[in-house]
Amino acid sequence: MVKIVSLGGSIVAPDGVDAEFVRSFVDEVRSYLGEDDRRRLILIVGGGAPARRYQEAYRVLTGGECSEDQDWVGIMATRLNAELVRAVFHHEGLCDDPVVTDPTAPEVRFSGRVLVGAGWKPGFSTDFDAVKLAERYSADTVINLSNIEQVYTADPRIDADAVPLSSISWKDFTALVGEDWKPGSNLPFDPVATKQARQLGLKVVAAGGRDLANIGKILRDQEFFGTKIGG
Ligand SMILES: Nc1ncnc2c1ncn2[C@@H]1O[C@H](COP(=O)(O)OP(=O)(O)O)[C@@H](O)[C@H]1O
Ligand SMILES: O=c1ccn([C@@H]2O[C@H](COP(=O)(O)OP(=O)(O)O)[C@@H](O)[C@H]2O)c(=O)[nH]1
Repeated sequence: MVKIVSLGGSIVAPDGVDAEFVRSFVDEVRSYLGEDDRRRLILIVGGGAPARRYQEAYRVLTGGECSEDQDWVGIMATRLNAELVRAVFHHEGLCDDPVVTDPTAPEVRFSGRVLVGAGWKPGFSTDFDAVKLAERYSADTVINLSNIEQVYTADPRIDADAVPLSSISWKDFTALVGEDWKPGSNLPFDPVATKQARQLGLKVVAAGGRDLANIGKILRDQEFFGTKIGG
């Protein structure tokens, strides 16, 4: 009973780190896990504002033509955020393993109730790392928590006419996010992860990361507010 959660950096570190959010999220997870000894969670943590800020600095300093270096800068921000989340779950007695930085590595160990993952290598976001871990642990769904409650027909921060969707097929979602990777993109699910999830026949549940009651419903397979992608 392993569930995979892609925890958007935008909710862990919207500016600096949001310790209050991390506290309430950990409480929600502890209560979910406490109801059944068989429940386990894998949390893949994104880079948030620090990733974008450092990537922006790299672009200012160099002109930013090297996409790979930009990605490496972003990856290190995901690892810092993930290390904090891992350390807090370790303190709770729920996580005994190091942060996973290669979801395909043979030596990945999952001995506790929670496993934390971070950025792996250039070319995609932590959404892709979440898809690889879903594949590895035979999960059929990735729960993608972000700073937006639903997927819209367009980016609602740019297009005032964007309409929220309760579900969308992989075909339509691919048309929405495109197929090309750009470091630091702000998208509900990245294009490379989208392609891989679509090939695997995974479902993605996209929802707001701050509504902990709603997250509790998603984890417990109850009716929730958000968007179902594919499946
Ligand atoms: N079609 C869309 N529907 C919803 N959000 C979108 C869409 N296209 C782009 N976005 C943007 O994606 C953002 C979420 O991605 P991101 O900022 O990377 O969050 P996270 O750090 O949680 O992964 C939203 O705040 C929104 O501005
Ligand atoms: O495996 C990974 C994960 C992350 N990144 C880089 O790190 C940035 C921040 O990660 P992510 O987009 O997952 O963070 P979030 O959107 O959740 O804040 C990405 O835009 C990429 O540039 C990467 O290259 N490979």
